[in-house]
Amino acid sequence: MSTANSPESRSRGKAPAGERLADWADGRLGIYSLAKANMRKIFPDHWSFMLGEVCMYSFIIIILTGVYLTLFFHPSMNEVEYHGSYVPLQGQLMSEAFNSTLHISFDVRGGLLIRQIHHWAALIFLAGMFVHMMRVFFTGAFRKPREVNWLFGFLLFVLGMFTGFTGYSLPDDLLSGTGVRFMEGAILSVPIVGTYISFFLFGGEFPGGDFVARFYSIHILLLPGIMLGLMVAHLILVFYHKHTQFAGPGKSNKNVVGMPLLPVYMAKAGGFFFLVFGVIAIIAAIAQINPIWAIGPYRPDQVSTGAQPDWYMGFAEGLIRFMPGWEINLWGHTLVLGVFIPLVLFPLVLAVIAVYPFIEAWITGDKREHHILDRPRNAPTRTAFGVAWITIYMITLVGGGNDLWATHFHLSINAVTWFVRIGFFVGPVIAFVVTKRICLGLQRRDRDKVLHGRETGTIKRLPHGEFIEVHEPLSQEALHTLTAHEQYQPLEIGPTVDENGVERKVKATEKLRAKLSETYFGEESQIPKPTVEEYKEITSGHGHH
Ligand code: HEM
Ligand code: HEM
Repeated sequence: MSTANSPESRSRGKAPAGERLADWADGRLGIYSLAKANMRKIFPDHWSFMLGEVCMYSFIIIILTGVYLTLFFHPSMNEVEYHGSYVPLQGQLMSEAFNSTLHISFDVRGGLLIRQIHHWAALIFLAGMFVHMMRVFFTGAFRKPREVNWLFGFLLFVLGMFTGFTGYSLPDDLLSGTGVRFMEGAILSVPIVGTYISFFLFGGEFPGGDFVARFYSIHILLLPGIMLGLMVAHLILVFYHKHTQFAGPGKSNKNVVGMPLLPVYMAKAGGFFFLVFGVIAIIAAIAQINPIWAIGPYRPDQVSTGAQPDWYMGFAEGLIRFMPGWEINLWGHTLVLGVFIPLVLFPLVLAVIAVYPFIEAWITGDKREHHILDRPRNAPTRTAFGVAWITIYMITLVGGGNDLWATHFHLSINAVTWFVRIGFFVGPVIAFVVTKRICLGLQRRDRDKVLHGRETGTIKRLPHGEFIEVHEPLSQEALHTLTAHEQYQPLEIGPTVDENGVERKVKATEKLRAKLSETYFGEESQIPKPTVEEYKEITSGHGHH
């Protein structure tokens, strides 16, 4: 019997085209085992898990629109005379970069819309990352094994800020030129090497004729290239670690409860991409952004008075605006502390955020993996730190727009600046204390709910005349969810005298760790969750209501 007539090969010959194609690909790429292992991967569901997706989709939209812009944008500072269709600027001298951005806005079909989508998507991308980062922070999703993924994400956030900055500097308009001038000033304030760095970056004296071309390759190639690599690594790690989930019945650190990637999440994700694209496109179609023709081309002898950075850079500008203009003059050199201190603070604030997961792991000393998320209230000190940090961010953002606050609300700019100066120190402390108290209050409420049930609002009168409110016991699911969190005990400094009576020296780090641990998990920082005994005693007792 020839092989061509074997039943096996006959049925193969009849296989549908899709299956044959899949077989072909499997023979070369091994897709069956890959798909088998991954396509049914389970993802838990919670609305906040879509924030990472918003980042991903807006990034894709940025790349798509960015590629379109590169077709028409000329990254050159050569001076040209404007002869496009925007009449008020006819005959004006400007750089080719500015000229081509006007061309994109007025003469390229769909150009203005694409430009606006690119800019709006950038704003939403950074806002998305900010909120996604908050979600990860407040739920403790950065704990082992996700610390490295937190660092990848953090790098994406920082690189995103700089990609945005280089992007809005490209059109070479008066507003962005003022921003670049600001950056040059900051670089110049660095002692010893500042001037050299500035000359290196701008190819000589500011602004020179090179920076747009240089920013261009950084903006469209270098930074997005690194970001794309990081994003892929970030997503691979999300896949590899499996997604975290909130506590609930049947959920543990060892399983994932949810829906499979195919078909449920693929369909959801596909639809969600178009939703994000649609919303950004609508915003870009109706809300004007960066009308460079109204601001005009950059001229080093002019400064735009309405200079405002994009929102994610506002805090850096704020740091400089509210800092007193201190200077030290020594041996003919000037150290501009008014600019240099903010320049040092900027990376410091960011660095603390980057290493936070490692700090917390050191304080708890916990080496286990965590796949169940915390409710923010159950980690009051962490939540309070997070809110304090956002408060600093928001206050410096107000500082970055001190002129706008003054003009819009008819305030004195000095009053706004002083508010920011004081608020920078006092605001986070107040935010920390208030947040911690709110978290503890919520923990008390959870405890009450578990022990006494939910208040129904129904008032009953007992035979002896007493009025009581009827409490409804919680379901087993709710009881589980409210008591599933673990509570750490503060670390103590071990015995300082060994069995032979020899005193050992307690290291400063050990003391610090014990103190921080007390701040995180001491009596003042968490309400003990109800124990089974307490629950049984109350629910079986007489007169329970
Ligand atoms: C380009 C920017 C980013 C993209 C495209 C992105 C994408 C995602 C996606 C799709 C997920 C899974 C769904 C979710 O939990 O939302 C995720 C999870 C995660 N992201 Fe991001 N992210 C970005 C930036 C960041 C930033 C700025 C941080 C923090 C600094 C971060 C830290 C994390 C962590 C720790 C997880 C795992 C969370 C978990 O399993 O619960 N990501 N990211
Ligand atoms: C995270 C990534 C990115 C961010 C945050 C970002 C942000 C921006 C912003 C805010 C502008 C100013 C737009 C305006 O004129 O109002 C801009 C301009 C520009 N971007 Fe991007 N961009 C990113 C990636 C890319 C990529 C990947 C490309 C190309 C492949 C690109 C190409 C351009 C071009 C050509 C311009 C100048 C044209 C113009 O200003 O309209 N961008 N970008």
